[in-house]
Amino acid sequence: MKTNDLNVVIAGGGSTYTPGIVQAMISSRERFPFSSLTLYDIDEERNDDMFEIIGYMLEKEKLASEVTLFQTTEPQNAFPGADFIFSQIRVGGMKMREVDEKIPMKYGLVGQETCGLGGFSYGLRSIKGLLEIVSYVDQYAPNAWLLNYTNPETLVSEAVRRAFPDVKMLNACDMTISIEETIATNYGYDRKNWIPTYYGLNHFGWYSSIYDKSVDRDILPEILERLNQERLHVADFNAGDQTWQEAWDMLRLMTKNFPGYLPNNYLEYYLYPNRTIEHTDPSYTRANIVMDGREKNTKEMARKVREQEKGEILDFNFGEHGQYIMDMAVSILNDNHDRFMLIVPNKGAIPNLRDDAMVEVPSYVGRTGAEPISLRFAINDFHKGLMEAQNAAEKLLVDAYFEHSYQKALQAFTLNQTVYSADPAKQILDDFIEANGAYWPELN
Ligand SMILES: NC(=O)c1ccc[n+]([C@@H]2O[C@H](COP(=O)([O-])OP(=O)(O)OC[C@H]3O[C@@H](n4cnc5c(N)ncnc54)[C@H](O)[C@@H]3O)[C@@H](O)[C@H]2O)c1
Ligand SMILES: O=P(O)(O)OC[C@H]1O[C@H](O[C@H]2[C@H](O)[C@@H](O)[C@@H](O)O[C@@H]2CO)[C@H](O)[C@@H](O)[C@@H]1O
Ligand SMILES: [Mn+2]
Repeated sequence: MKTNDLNVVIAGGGSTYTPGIVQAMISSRERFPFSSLTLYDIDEERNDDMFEIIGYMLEKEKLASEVTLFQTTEPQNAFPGADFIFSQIRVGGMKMREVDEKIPMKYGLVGQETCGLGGFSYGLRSIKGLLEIVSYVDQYAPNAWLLNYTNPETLVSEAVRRAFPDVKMLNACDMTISIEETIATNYGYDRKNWIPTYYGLNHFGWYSSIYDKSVDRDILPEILERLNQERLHVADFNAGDQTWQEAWDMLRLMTKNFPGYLPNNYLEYYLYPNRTIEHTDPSYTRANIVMDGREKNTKEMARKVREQEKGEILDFNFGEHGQYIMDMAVSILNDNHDRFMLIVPNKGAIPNLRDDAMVEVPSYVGRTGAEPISLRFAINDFHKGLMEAQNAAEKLLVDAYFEHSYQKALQAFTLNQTVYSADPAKQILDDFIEANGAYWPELN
Protein backbone atom coordinates (compact mmCIF):
# COMPACT_ATOMS: atom_id res chain seq x y z
CA MET A 1 0.00 0.00 0.00
CA LYS A 2 1.19 3.49 -0.87
CA THR A 3 1.93 5.50 2.29
CA ASN A 4 2.71 8.92 0.86
CA ASP A 5 1.68 10.99 -2.13
CA LEU A 6 -1.80 9.75 -1.43
CA ASN A 7 -4.64 10.44 -3.81
CA VAL A 8 -7.91 11.14 -2.05
CA VAL A 9 -11.39 11.34 -3.56
CA ILE A 10 -14.42 12.79 -1.82
CA ALA A 11 -17.56 11.25 -3.30
CA GLY A 12 -20.28 13.79 -2.67
CA GLY A 13 -17.63 16.52 -2.97
CA GLY A 14 -20.33 19.19 -2.80
CA SER A 15 -21.45 17.99 0.63
CA THR A 16 -21.69 20.58 3.37
CA TYR A 17 -19.36 18.34 5.42
CA THR A 18 -16.47 18.56 2.92
CA PRO A 19 -14.79 21.61 4.55
CA GLY A 20 -14.73 19.82 7.93
CA ILE A 21 -13.16 16.72 6.42
CA VAL A 22 -10.58 18.75 4.50
CA GLN A 23 -9.74 20.73 7.63
CA ALA A 24 -9.04 17.43 9.41
CA MET A 25 -6.97 16.21 6.42
CA ILE A 26 -4.90 19.38 6.54
CA SER A 27 -4.26 19.16 10.27
CA SER A 28 -3.37 15.44 9.94
CA ARG A 29 -1.14 15.87 6.91
CA GLU A 30 2.05 14.69 8.63
CA ARG A 31 0.34 11.41 9.48
CA PHE A 32 -1.62 11.32 6.24
CA PRO A 33 0.55 12.74 3.43
CA PHE A 34 -1.83 13.42 0.56
CA SER A 35 -0.82 15.17 -2.63
CA SER A 36 -4.08 15.21 -4.55
CA LEU A 37 -7.70 15.72 -3.65
CA THR A 38 -10.53 15.14 -6.11
CA LEU A 39 -14.06 16.33 -5.50
CA TYR A 40 -16.51 14.02 -7.26
CA ASP A 41 -20.20 14.91 -7.36
CA ILE A 42 -23.10 14.55 -9.79
CA ASP A 43 -24.08 18.17 -9.17
CA GLU A 44 -21.62 20.39 -11.00
CA GLU A 45 -22.68 23.62 -9.33
CA ARG A 46 -22.38 22.30 -5.78
CA ASN A 47 -19.06 20.70 -6.63
CA ASP A 48 -17.78 23.95 -8.08
CA ASP A 49 -18.82 25.90 -4.97
CA MET A 50 -16.85 23.43 -2.89
CA PHE A 51 -13.88 23.57 -5.28
CA GLU A 52 -13.72 27.32 -4.57
CA ILE A 53 -13.97 26.86 -0.79
CA ILE A 54 -11.40 24.05 -0.61
CA GLY A 55 -9.05 25.91 -2.98
CA TYR A 56 -9.26 28.87 -0.59
CA MET A 57 -8.55 26.65 2.42
CA LEU A 58 -5.46 25.12 0.76
CA GLU A 59 -4.25 28.57 -0.26
CA LYS A 60 -4.72 29.88 3.28
CA GLU A 61 -2.70 26.96 4.67
CA LYS A 62 0.00 27.53 2.01
CA LEU A 63 -0.63 24.07 0.59
CA ALA A 64 -1.84 25.08 -2.87
CA SER A 65 1.52 24.14 -4.45
CA GLU A 66 1.75 20.81 -2.59
CA VAL A 67 -1.78 19.53 -3.08
CA THR A 68 -3.44 19.34 -6.48
CA LEU A 69 -7.15 19.93 -6.29
CA PHE A 70 -9.47 18.50 -8.94
CA GLN A 71 -13.19 18.56 -9.46
CA THR A 72 -15.19 16.28 -11.73
CA THR A 73 -18.63 14.84 -12.41
CA GLU A 74 -17.13 11.91 -14.35
CA PRO A 75 -16.35 8.73 -12.39
CA GLN A 76 -13.69 7.65 -14.89
CA ASN A 77 -11.82 10.89 -14.12
CA ALA A 78 -12.31 10.65 -10.37
CA PHE A 79 -11.54 7.13 -9.22
CA PRO A 80 -8.55 5.73 -11.13
CA GLY A 81 -5.41 6.03 -8.97
CA ALA A 82 -7.34 6.73 -5.77
CA ASP A 83 -5.87 5.48 -2.47
CA PHE A 84 -8.68 6.64 -0.18
CA ILE A 85 -12.26 7.54 -0.96
CA PHE A 86 -14.45 9.33 1.57
CA SER A 87 -18.09 8.88 0.69
CA GLN A 88 -20.82 11.26 1.85
CA ILE A 89 -23.49 11.42 -0.82
CA ARG A 90 -27.10 12.40 -0.22
CA VAL A 91 -29.19 10.99 -3.05
CA GLY A 92 -32.08 13.35 -3.80
CA GLY A 93 -30.56 16.13 -1.70
CA MET A 94 -32.29 18.07 1.06
CA LYS A 95 -35.46 18.42 -1.02
CA MET A 96 -36.03 14.67 -0.84
CA ARG A 97 -35.03 14.65 2.84
CA GLU A 98 -37.87 17.10 3.39
CA VAL A 99 -40.24 14.65 1.67
CA ASP A 100 -38.92 11.76 3.84
CA GLU A 101 -39.62 13.77 6.96
CA LYS A 102 -43.01 15.21 6.00
CA ILE A 103 -44.89 12.25 4.48
CA PRO A 104 -44.86 10.04 7.63
CA MET A 105 -45.89 13.04 9.72
CA LYS A 106 -49.02 13.43 7.59
CA TYR A 107 -50.08 10.05 8.98
CA GLY A 108 -49.05 10.78 12.56
CA LEU A 109 -45.75 8.88 12.44
CA VAL A 110 -42.16 9.93 13.07
CA GLY A 111 -40.59 11.77 10.13
CA GLN A 112 -36.82 11.59 10.37
CA GLU A 113 -33.75 11.46 8.11
CA THR A 114 -32.40 8.02 9.11
CA CYS A 115 -34.99 6.57 11.50
CA GLY A 116 -38.52 5.30 10.97
CA LEU A 117 -40.11 5.32 7.55
CA GLY A 118 -38.30 8.47 6.43
CA GLY A 119 -35.07 6.55 6.93
CA PHE A 120 -36.47 3.69 4.86
CA SER A 121 -37.41 6.05 2.05
CA TYR A 122 -33.93 7.56 2.12
CA GLY A 123 -32.48 4.03 2.33
CA LEU A 124 -33.96 2.86 -0.96
CA ARG A 125 -32.59 5.98 -2.69
CA SER A 126 -29.22 5.81 -1.01
CA ILE A 127 -28.55 2.11 -1.67
CA LYS A 128 -28.83 2.79 -5.38
CA GLY A 129 -26.42 5.76 -5.25
CA LEU A 130 -23.89 4.16 -2.94
CA LEU A 131 -23.78 0.87 -4.87
CA GLU A 132 -22.92 2.99 -7.89
CA ILE A 133 -20.00 4.56 -6.00
CA VAL A 134 -18.80 1.14 -4.82
CA SER A 135 -19.00 -0.18 -8.38
CA TYR A 136 -16.71 2.68 -9.53
CA VAL A 137 -14.25 1.83 -6.76
CA ASP A 138 -14.44 -1.83 -7.74
CA GLN A 139 -13.85 -0.98 -11.39
CA TYR A 140 -11.28 1.82 -11.21
CA ALA A 141 -9.53 1.55 -7.83
CA PRO A 142 -10.00 -1.96 -6.37
CA ASN A 143 -7.10 -1.53 -3.93
CA ALA A 144 -8.37 1.73 -2.48
CA TRP A 145 -10.01 2.08 0.92
CA LEU A 146 -13.56 3.40 0.94
CA LEU A 147 -14.51 5.15 4.18
CA ASN A 148 -18.22 5.69 4.23
CA TYR A 149 -20.39 8.21 6.07
CA THR A 150 -23.32 7.99 3.63
CA ASN A 151 -26.58 7.33 5.47
CA PRO A 152 -28.68 5.42 6.41
CA GLU A 153 -25.64 3.45 7.47
CA THR A 154 -27.22 0.13 8.47
CA LEU A 155 -29.17 -0.13 5.22
CA VAL A 156 -26.42 0.89 2.84
CA SER A 157 -23.81 -1.27 4.56
CA GLU A 158 -26.17 -4.28 4.43
CA ALA A 159 -26.68 -3.72 0.71
CA VAL A 160 -22.95 -3.31 0.02
CA ARG A 161 -22.18 -6.46 2.04
CA ARG A 162 -24.51 -8.41 -0.25
CA ALA A 163 -23.40 -6.91 -3.58
CA PHE A 164 -19.67 -6.30 -2.95
CA PRO A 165 -18.61 -8.55 -0.05
CA ASP A 166 -14.89 -8.05 -0.73
CA VAL A 167 -14.68 -4.26 -1.06
CA LYS A 168 -12.21 -2.59 1.31
CA MET A 169 -14.71 -0.43 3.14
CA LEU A 170 -15.38 0.96 6.62
CA ASN A 171 -18.84 2.20 7.57
CA ALA A 172 -18.86 4.80 10.30
CA CYS A 173 -21.20 7.13 12.16
CA ASP A 174 -20.15 10.19 14.14
CA MET A 175 -23.04 10.00 16.60
CA THR A 176 -21.30 8.01 19.35
CA ILE A 177 -18.27 10.27 19.25
CA SER A 178 -20.57 13.32 19.43
CA ILE A 179 -22.45 11.85 22.40
CA GLU A 180 -19.15 11.20 24.16
CA GLU A 181 -17.77 14.65 23.35
CA THR A 182 -20.97 16.34 24.54
CA ILE A 183 -20.98 14.42 27.81
CA ALA A 184 -17.26 14.97 28.37
CA THR A 185 -17.43 18.74 27.83
CA ASN A 186 -20.59 19.12 29.94
CA TYR A 187 -19.32 17.15 32.93
CA GLY A 188 -15.58 17.83 32.74
CA TYR A 189 -14.12 14.56 31.51
CA ASP A 190 -11.40 13.90 28.95
CA ARG A 191 -12.84 11.30 26.60
CA LYS A 192 -9.35 10.48 25.27
CA ASN A 193 -9.09 8.35 28.45
CA TRP A 194 -12.21 6.39 27.63
CA ILE A 195 -12.61 2.81 26.43
CA PRO A 196 -16.35 2.57 25.80
CA THR A 197 -18.29 -0.62 25.28
CA TYR A 198 -21.30 -0.09 23.04
CA TYR A 199 -23.54 -2.32 20.96
CA GLY A 200 -26.51 -1.92 18.65
CA LEU A 201 -27.62 -1.23 15.13
CA ASN A 202 -26.66 2.15 13.71
CA HIS A 203 -28.54 4.97 15.48
CA PHE A 204 -30.03 2.22 17.66
CA GLY A 205 -27.63 1.14 20.41
CA TRP A 206 -26.47 1.39 24.02
CA TYR A 207 -23.30 1.96 26.04
CA SER A 208 -22.93 -0.75 28.68
CA SER A 209 -19.72 0.64 30.20
CA ILE A 210 -17.20 3.45 29.80
CA TYR A 211 -13.85 2.45 31.27
CA ASP A 212 -11.77 5.52 32.16
CA LYS A 213 -8.02 4.82 32.09
CA SER A 214 -7.20 7.85 34.26
CA VAL A 215 -9.11 6.37 37.22
CA ASP A 216 -9.02 2.71 36.18
CA ARG A 217 -12.71 1.99 36.50
CA ASP A 218 -16.05 2.05 34.74
CA ILE A 219 -17.46 5.58 35.04
CA LEU A 220 -20.78 4.91 33.27
CA PRO A 221 -22.70 4.71 36.60
CA GLU A 222 -21.51 8.19 37.60
CA ILE A 223 -22.26 9.60 34.14
CA LEU A 224 -25.79 8.21 34.38
CA GLU A 225 -26.11 9.79 37.82
CA ARG A 226 -24.93 13.17 36.46
CA LEU A 227 -27.47 12.86 33.63
CA ASN A 228 -30.15 12.22 36.19
CA GLN A 229 -29.21 15.39 38.10
CA GLU A 230 -28.11 17.94 35.48
CA ARG A 231 -29.29 19.04 32.07
CA LEU A 232 -27.00 18.13 29.18
CA HIS A 233 -26.34 21.21 27.05
CA VAL A 234 -25.32 21.26 23.40
CA ALA A 235 -21.56 21.36 22.94
CA ASP A 236 -19.97 24.26 21.07
CA PHE A 237 -20.01 22.39 17.74
CA ASN A 238 -23.82 22.32 17.84
CA ALA A 239 -24.17 25.66 19.65
CA GLY A 240 -27.51 27.39 19.24
CA ASP A 241 -29.11 24.31 17.63
CA GLN A 242 -32.43 23.75 19.41
CA THR A 243 -32.94 20.35 17.71
CA TRP A 244 -29.87 19.01 19.47
CA GLN A 245 -31.02 20.42 22.82
CA GLU A 246 -34.30 18.53 22.38
CA ALA A 247 -32.31 15.37 21.53
CA TRP A 248 -30.21 15.65 24.71
CA ASP A 249 -33.32 16.26 26.82
CA MET A 250 -34.84 13.08 25.35
CA LEU A 251 -31.60 11.21 26.06
CA ARG A 252 -31.95 12.12 29.75
CA LEU A 253 -35.54 10.93 29.77
CA MET A 254 -34.45 7.57 28.34
CA THR A 255 -31.69 7.10 30.93
CA LYS A 256 -34.17 7.96 33.68
CA ASN A 257 -36.83 5.50 32.57
CA PHE A 258 -34.47 2.74 31.43
CA PRO A 259 -31.54 2.97 33.85
CA GLY A 260 -28.22 1.16 33.68
CA TYR A 261 -27.28 1.96 30.08
CA LEU A 262 -26.56 5.07 28.05
CA PRO A 263 -28.68 4.92 24.88
CA ASN A 264 -27.96 6.44 21.50
CA ASN A 265 -30.11 9.58 21.35
CA TYR A 266 -31.72 8.32 18.11
CA LEU A 267 -33.61 5.70 20.15
CA GLU A 268 -36.04 8.48 21.07
CA TYR A 269 -37.75 7.93 17.71
CA TYR A 270 -38.46 4.28 18.55
CA LEU A 271 -39.16 4.54 22.28
CA TYR A 272 -41.05 7.86 22.37
CA PRO A 273 -42.49 8.52 18.91
CA ASN A 274 -45.40 10.44 20.47
CA ARG A 275 -43.09 12.93 22.18
CA THR A 276 -40.82 13.46 19.18
CA ILE A 277 -43.86 14.12 17.00
CA GLU A 278 -45.05 16.66 19.58
CA HIS A 279 -41.85 18.70 19.36
CA THR A 280 -41.61 18.63 15.56
CA ASP A 281 -43.33 21.27 13.43
CA PRO A 282 -44.74 19.23 10.50
CA SER A 283 -44.44 22.19 8.14
CA TYR A 284 -40.85 23.08 9.08
CA THR A 285 -38.78 19.99 9.76
CA ARG A 286 -35.05 19.40 10.23
CA ALA A 287 -34.50 19.47 6.44
CA ASN A 288 -35.85 23.03 6.36
CA ILE A 289 -33.59 24.03 9.24
CA VAL A 290 -30.56 22.58 7.45
CA MET A 291 -31.48 24.15 4.08
CA ASP A 292 -31.92 27.57 5.73
CA GLY A 293 -28.76 27.11 7.80
CA ARG A 294 -25.86 24.89 6.77
CA GLU A 295 -26.73 24.78 3.08
CA LYS A 296 -27.17 28.56 2.67
CA ASN A 297 -24.07 29.11 4.72
CA THR A 298 -22.00 26.95 2.36
CA LYS A 299 -23.30 28.84 -0.66
CA GLU A 300 -22.42 32.09 1.08
CA MET A 301 -18.84 30.94 1.78
CA ALA A 302 -18.42 30.07 -1.93
CA ARG A 303 -19.76 33.48 -2.96
CA LYS A 304 -17.35 35.27 -0.65
CA VAL A 305 -14.38 33.32 -2.02
CA ARG A 306 -15.41 34.02 -5.64
CA GLU A 307 -15.85 37.72 -4.93
CA GLN A 308 -12.54 37.76 -3.01
CA GLU A 309 -14.12 39.30 0.05
CA LYS A 310 -11.80 40.35 2.83
CA GLY A 311 -12.12 39.18 6.43
CA GLU A 312 -13.28 35.89 7.89
CA ILE A 313 -14.77 33.73 5.14
CA LEU A 314 -14.72 30.23 6.57
CA ASP A 315 -17.58 29.55 8.95
CA PHE A 316 -18.17 25.93 9.96
CA ASN A 317 -17.75 23.66 12.96
CA PHE A 318 -18.82 20.03 12.84
CA GLY A 319 -16.96 18.91 15.94
CA GLU A 320 -15.18 15.60 15.59
CA HIS A 321 -16.97 14.55 12.37
CA GLY A 322 -14.03 15.17 10.00
CA GLN A 323 -11.32 14.18 12.45
CA TYR A 324 -13.04 10.88 13.23
CA ILE A 325 -12.96 9.62 9.64
CA MET A 326 -9.46 11.01 9.16
CA ASP A 327 -8.25 9.13 12.25
CA MET A 328 -9.60 5.91 10.68
CA ALA A 329 -7.64 6.56 7.51
CA VAL A 330 -4.49 7.21 9.56
CA SER A 331 -5.08 4.03 11.54
CA ILE A 332 -5.30 2.00 8.32
CA LEU A 333 -2.25 3.69 6.82
CA ASN A 334 -0.04 3.23 9.88
CA ASP A 335 -1.60 -0.03 11.04
CA ASN A 336 -2.33 1.67 14.37
CA HIS A 337 -5.18 -0.52 15.62
CA ASP A 338 -6.97 2.45 17.12
CA ARG A 339 -10.51 1.84 18.35
CA PHE A 340 -13.62 3.20 16.57
CA MET A 341 -17.34 2.43 16.55
CA LEU A 342 -18.03 0.78 13.20
CA ILE A 343 -20.94 -0.84 11.45
CA VAL A 344 -19.84 -4.41 10.70
CA PRO A 345 -21.35 -7.87 10.12
CA ASN A 346 -22.12 -9.29 13.55
CA LYS A 347 -20.40 -12.68 13.21
CA GLY A 348 -20.57 -13.28 16.96
CA ALA A 349 -19.63 -9.79 18.13
CA ILE A 350 -22.98 -9.70 19.94
CA PRO A 351 -23.10 -13.39 20.87
CA ASN A 352 -26.87 -13.79 21.19
CA LEU A 353 -27.81 -11.95 17.97
CA ARG A 354 -28.01 -13.36 14.43
CA ASP A 355 -24.61 -13.54 12.76
CA ASP A 356 -25.59 -11.70 9.60
CA ALA A 357 -27.00 -8.57 11.27
CA MET A 358 -25.08 -5.35 10.51
CA VAL A 359 -24.23 -4.09 14.00
CA GLU A 360 -22.39 -1.12 15.45
CA VAL A 361 -19.67 -2.16 17.89
CA PRO A 362 -16.16 -1.01 18.88
CA SER A 363 -13.59 -2.19 16.33
CA TYR A 364 -9.82 -1.94 16.07
CA VAL A 365 -8.67 -0.60 12.71
CA GLY A 366 -5.42 -1.45 10.97
CA ARG A 367 -3.95 -2.16 7.56
CA THR A 368 -6.27 -5.11 6.98
CA GLY A 369 -9.37 -3.22 8.02
CA ALA A 370 -11.72 -3.57 10.99
CA GLU A 371 -11.37 -6.10 13.78
CA PRO A 372 -14.57 -5.83 15.82
CA ILE A 373 -14.53 -6.76 19.49
CA SER A 374 -16.73 -9.58 20.83
CA LEU A 375 -18.86 -8.72 23.83
CA ARG A 376 -18.10 -10.86 26.88
CA PHE A 377 -21.80 -11.04 27.77
CA ALA A 378 -25.18 -11.76 26.20
CA ILE A 379 -27.30 -8.65 25.68
CA ASN A 380 -30.54 -8.33 27.65
CA ASP A 381 -33.96 -9.24 26.27
CA PHE A 382 -35.20 -5.64 26.04
CA HIS A 383 -32.35 -4.53 23.78
CA LYS A 384 -32.29 -7.84 21.94
CA GLY A 385 -36.02 -7.77 21.19
CA LEU A 386 -35.89 -4.20 19.91
CA MET A 387 -32.84 -4.91 17.77
CA GLU A 388 -34.12 -8.17 16.33
CA ALA A 389 -37.38 -6.60 15.18
CA GLN A 390 -35.69 -3.53 13.72
CA ASN A 391 -32.98 -5.63 12.10
CA ALA A 392 -35.59 -7.88 10.48
CA ALA A 393 -37.36 -4.79 9.13
CA GLU A 394 -34.07 -3.51 7.68
CA LYS A 395 -33.25 -6.89 6.13
CA LEU A 396 -36.70 -6.97 4.51
CA LEU A 397 -36.19 -3.51 3.07
CA VAL A 398 -32.86 -4.50 1.52
CA ASP A 399 -34.52 -7.66 0.17
CA ALA A 400 -37.19 -5.41 -1.35
CA TYR A 401 -34.46 -3.39 -3.06
CA PHE A 402 -32.73 -6.38 -4.65
CA GLU A 403 -35.90 -8.38 -5.39
CA HIS A 404 -38.01 -5.39 -6.51
CA SER A 405 -40.60 -6.69 -4.09
CA TYR A 406 -43.54 -4.50 -3.03
CA GLN A 407 -44.60 -7.20 -0.54
CA LYS A 408 -41.20 -7.20 1.19
CA ALA A 409 -41.23 -3.38 1.29
CA LEU A 410 -44.66 -3.43 2.91
CA GLN A 411 -43.49 -6.00 5.46
CA ALA A 412 -40.44 -3.84 6.19
CA PHE A 413 -42.57 -0.70 6.60
CA THR A 414 -45.04 -2.53 8.87
CA LEU A 415 -42.31 -4.03 11.05
CA ASN A 416 -40.38 -0.76 11.44
CA GLN A 417 -40.34 -0.06 15.17
CA THR A 418 -41.96 3.39 14.76
CA VAL A 419 -45.09 1.94 13.10
CA TYR A 420 -48.21 0.85 15.00
CA SER A 421 -50.39 -0.46 12.14
CA ALA A 422 -50.16 -1.83 8.60
CA ASP A 423 -52.66 0.82 7.46
CA PRO A 424 -50.36 3.87 7.71
CA ALA A 425 -47.44 1.64 6.62
CA LYS A 426 -49.18 0.95 3.29
CA GLN A 427 -50.39 4.52 2.77
CA ILE A 428 -46.92 5.90 3.45
CA LEU A 429 -45.25 3.29 1.23
CA ASP A 430 -47.58 4.21 -1.63
CA ASP A 431 -46.96 7.94 -1.13
CA PHE A 432 -43.22 7.33 -1.08
CA ILE A 433 -43.33 5.29 -4.29
CA GLU A 434 -44.91 8.25 -6.00
CA ALA A 435 -42.68 10.89 -4.41
CA ASN A 436 -39.42 9.02 -5.04
CA GLY A 437 -40.15 8.11 -8.66
CA ALA A 438 -36.98 6.97 -10.42
CA TYR A 439 -34.88 7.45 -7.27
CA TRP A 440 -36.35 4.16 -6.04
CA PRO A 441 -36.15 0.72 -7.60
CA GLU A 442 -39.39 -0.35 -9.23
CA LEU A 443 -41.44 -2.40 -6.74
CA ASN A 444 -43.87 -5.00 -8.12
N1 LIG B 1 -22.70 8.56 9.18
C1 LIG B 1 -22.89 9.68 9.86
O1 LIG B 1 -22.92 9.70 11.07
C2 LIG B 1 -23.12 10.95 9.12
C3 LIG B 1 -22.89 12.22 9.71
C4 LIG B 1 -23.18 13.34 8.96
C5 LIG B 1 -23.66 13.23 7.67
N2 LIG B 1 -23.87 11.99 7.15
C6 LIG B 1 -24.34 11.77 5.78
O2 LIG B 1 -23.46 12.42 4.87
C7 LIG B 1 -24.14 12.67 3.66
C8 LIG B 1 -23.98 14.12 3.23
O3 LIG B 1 -24.74 14.95 4.08
P1 LIG B 1 -24.94 16.50 3.75
O4 LIG B 1 -25.87 17.03 4.77
O5 LIG B 1 -23.62 17.17 3.60
O6 LIG B 1 -25.68 16.43 2.35
P2 LIG B 1 -25.54 17.40 1.09
O7 LIG B 1 -26.80 17.26 0.33
O8 LIG B 1 -25.10 18.74 1.53
O9 LIG B 1 -24.33 16.78 0.24
C9 LIG B 1 -24.38 15.59 -0.44
C10 LIG B 1 -23.75 15.72 -1.82
O10 LIG B 1 -23.88 14.44 -2.47
C11 LIG B 1 -24.11 14.69 -3.85
N3 LIG B 1 -24.67 13.50 -4.47
C12 LIG B 1 -25.94 13.04 -4.40
N4 LIG B 1 -26.06 11.89 -5.08
C13 LIG B 1 -24.83 11.59 -5.56
C14 LIG B 1 -24.33 10.52 -6.33
N5 LIG B 1 -25.11 9.51 -6.73
N6 LIG B 1 -23.01 10.52 -6.64
C15 LIG B 1 -22.22 11.54 -6.24
N7 LIG B 1 -22.64 12.58 -5.51
C16 LIG B 1 -23.94 12.60 -5.17
C17 LIG B 1 -25.01 15.90 -3.86
O11 LIG B 1 -25.01 16.54 -5.13
C18 LIG B 1 -24.44 16.74 -2.73
O12 LIG B 1 -23.50 17.68 -3.20
C19 LIG B 1 -25.59 12.24 3.92
O13 LIG B 1 -25.77 10.90 3.50
C20 LIG B 1 -25.69 12.31 5.42
O14 LIG B 1 -26.75 11.54 5.92
C21 LIG B 1 -23.60 10.87 7.85
O1 LIG C 1 -29.71 17.06 10.85
P1 LIG C 1 -28.29 17.22 10.43
O2 LIG C 1 -28.11 17.04 8.94
O3 LIG C 1 -27.66 18.46 10.95
O4 LIG C 1 -27.49 16.05 11.13
C1 LIG C 1 -27.84 14.72 10.93
C2 LIG C 1 -26.68 13.86 11.33
O5 LIG C 1 -26.60 13.86 12.74
C3 LIG C 1 -25.57 13.07 13.32
O6 LIG C 1 -24.32 13.65 13.08
C4 LIG C 1 -24.07 14.92 13.70
C5 LIG C 1 -23.29 14.88 14.92
O7 LIG C 1 -23.76 13.94 15.79
C6 LIG C 1 -23.30 16.29 15.48
O8 LIG C 1 -22.85 16.30 16.77
C7 LIG C 1 -22.45 17.14 14.63
O9 LIG C 1 -21.10 16.74 14.62
O10 LIG C 1 -23.03 17.12 13.40
C8 LIG C 1 -23.31 15.83 12.82
C9 LIG C 1 -24.10 16.14 11.66
O11 LIG C 1 -25.06 17.14 11.94
C10 LIG C 1 -25.68 11.65 12.82
O12 LIG C 1 -24.65 10.84 13.31
C11 LIG C 1 -25.72 11.58 11.32
O13 LIG C 1 -25.88 10.25 10.91
C12 LIG C 1 -26.85 12.44 10.79
O14 LIG C 1 -26.80 12.47 9.39
MN1 LIG D 1 -24.86 8.78 12.12
